[in-house]
Amino acid sequence: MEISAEELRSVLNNVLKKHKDLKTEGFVLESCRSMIALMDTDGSGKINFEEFRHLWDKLKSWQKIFKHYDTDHSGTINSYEMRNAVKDAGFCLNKQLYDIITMRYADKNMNIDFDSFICCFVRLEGMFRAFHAFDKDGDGIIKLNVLEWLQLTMYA
Ligand SMILES: O=C(O)/C(S)=C/c1c[nH]c2cc(Br)ccc12
Ligand SMILES: [Ca+2]
Repeated sequence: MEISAEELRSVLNNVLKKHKDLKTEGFVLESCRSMIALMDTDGSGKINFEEFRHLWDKLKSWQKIFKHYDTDHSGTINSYEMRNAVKDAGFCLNKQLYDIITMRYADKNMNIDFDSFICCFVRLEGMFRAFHAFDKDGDGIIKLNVLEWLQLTMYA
């Protein structure tokens, strides 16, 4: 039994309906396609139960972080809180990357909603995981040709 992006969207948005404190209209299909790409370890374009369970655990952990920082229950967190949320999730970034995240995921008021928050974390998780998969000797350096680079970054 494998789950498509459309089916994942339906499952997760039903879960979100039970979490009134996560003020969100739910995930858009594109966000679910990114989640599938992150967890689709066998390249099937869908996620099996094992892959779904891994995604579920990530979402459970990440939504706790979001709720922790959305102290006014507005359904968004600001770019400063996002930096701390990213650190709490274990992602070690630098100032340039924090600025990139704000530019890419925040609205005009520099606030980040839950869907964007999850999309950002899915992307970070996917990129770190892909890098470490290529970094066989763990020296923090990988060598890719352009097609390998595109394979790494296009399915995300
Ligand atoms: O608060 C909880 O106990 C759980 S089980 C939360 C969640 C567990 N998986 C989730 C996925 C999304 Br999307 C939102 C919330 C959760
Ligand atoms: Ca799969």
